[in-house]
Amino acid sequence: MTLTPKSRLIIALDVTDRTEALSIAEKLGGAVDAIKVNYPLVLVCGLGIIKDIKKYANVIADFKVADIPNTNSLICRETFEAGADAIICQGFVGKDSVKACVDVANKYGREVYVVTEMSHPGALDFLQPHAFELVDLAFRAGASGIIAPATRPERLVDIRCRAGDMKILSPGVGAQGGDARKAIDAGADFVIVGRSIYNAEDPYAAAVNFIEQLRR
Ligand SMILES: O=C1C[C@H](C(=O)O)N([C@@H]2O[C@H](COP(=O)(O)O)[C@@H](O)[C@H]2O)C(=O)N1
Repeated sequence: MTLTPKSRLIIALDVTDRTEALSIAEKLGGAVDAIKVNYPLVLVCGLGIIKDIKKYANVIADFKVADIPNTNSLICRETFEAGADAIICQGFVGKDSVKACVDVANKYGREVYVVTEMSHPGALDFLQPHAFELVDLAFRAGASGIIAPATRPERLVDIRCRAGDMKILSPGVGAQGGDARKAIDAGADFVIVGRSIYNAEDPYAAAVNFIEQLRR
């Protein structure tokens, strides 16, 4: 599976109720490029939620995998066996650990996205100073793409220059202050949006509004 930009919208489904999650996935799955699940939902529902959401959309497992190579391989194997189309890992643990994720992904025909600079203020402490090295590491490891901040579009421009044609998934839109259109104009291929959609009065209308903003 290769994540291809159509709507350019990825929903971060960080709700902690199975019924709510599946209701949103059923309503929005067909309109978005992927649904990203993270620990809040998976810790409540178990890995089986991935297969349930797969009925409606591509699924990205945002587990920010950050262990030694062997453990990373085991995590990726179980995640892809559970049906995930892609997994997110941290880059700061080094190339061997990222390569372990990519090697398993290649066996399953799935994708790996590597976190470079995160979207929250704390990213300036350790990640931002090393972001370009992390982009290079992701490329050399054969990752499909990277995670880079919609909260700092000026950084997205620089990271895009460094990333070449690797895909960029950009979180931080809405609740964290980032702007969806500005992130795409700065070089992201997709934006990741959670609270501004799943906490909206009408999540479907909120998602459609973002998709309108993202139309080229
Ligand atoms: O730098 C990063 C990495 C990480 C990711 O996407 O990998 N995320 C995730 O993206 C979503 C944003 O949610 P909301 O803020 O729209 O509700 C959440 O699931 C975060 O864990 C970031 O927010 N920033």
